[in-house]
Amino acid sequence: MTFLDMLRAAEQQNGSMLCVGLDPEPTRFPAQLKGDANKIYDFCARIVDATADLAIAFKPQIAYFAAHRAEGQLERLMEHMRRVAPHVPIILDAKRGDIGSTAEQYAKEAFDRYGADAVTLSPFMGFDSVMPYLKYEGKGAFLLCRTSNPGGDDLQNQRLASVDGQPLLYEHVARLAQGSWNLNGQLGLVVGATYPAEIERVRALAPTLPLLIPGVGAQGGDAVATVRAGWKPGAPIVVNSSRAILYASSGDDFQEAARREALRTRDLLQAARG
Ligand SMILES: O=C(O)c1cc(=O)[nH]c(=O)n1[C@@H]1O[C@H](COP(=O)(O)O)[C@@H](O)[C@H]1O
Repeated sequence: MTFLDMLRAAEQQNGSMLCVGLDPEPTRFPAQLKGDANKIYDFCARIVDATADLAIAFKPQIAYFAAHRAEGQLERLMEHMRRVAPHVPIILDAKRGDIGSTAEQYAKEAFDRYGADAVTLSPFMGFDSVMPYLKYEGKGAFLLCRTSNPGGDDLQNQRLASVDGQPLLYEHVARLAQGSWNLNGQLGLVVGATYPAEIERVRALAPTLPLLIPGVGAQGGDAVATVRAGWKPGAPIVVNSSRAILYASSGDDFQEAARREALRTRDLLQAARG
């Protein structure tokens, strides 16, 4: 089963376009776990258990594990997700981007070591930095295109005078990902929920690609506008929320609160399909 098949199946089974982002920050854990980096696995596993029937995908952000020397806990978490939610694909958010020989190691890390179904990548170093990931049959790769942060403007909104039609840089990335770079149908694009007009533009340029759309919840992106701009039948959108779900409560009821917030967001997204 390819990553895209998994996404479509999870979308159906869980009736969801919500991606639960796993960005564990021990200082924000509830009292019983607070400040303890050895509890990253326990915290995340409980979030996974609470949302396994609500998510189209899980997205662990690798920096939140590596910063605490918790890669071993990430490996255990990957196994846990496979066990309790085998139908939910896992996107390893690593935002890698390097020359081919180094990219081969990053690809091995994402797909062999962690067993992820997809990875996030920066396209800044060009096609040869993306190629090594595409050698893993059936795995997915989301290229950063129009990111959710204000500084995304600095480069992504620059016009490329040397390219036909003088597109903006993010538009060029969308065209490449929909076209010549997408050798085996493995590519998707990252577009921020904070920029619905750009989601619409990317969807027009890349009508069949899955879009990973972070920025609802803590970053204030509009969930309804996001769906209206990006969703169309057959081309999945994966709308990520991390902190708003993880830290919905700082009390002992954090699991129930995370589930409530995930359910609320999932239903809001589904309803916006009209
Ligand atoms: O690639 C990403 O996931 C990503 C791209 C982007 O443009 N903006 C963005 O916020 N992200 C990630 O999505 C998550 C957003 O987290 P919250 O703002 O807490 O929902 C973080 O893990 C970010 O690293």
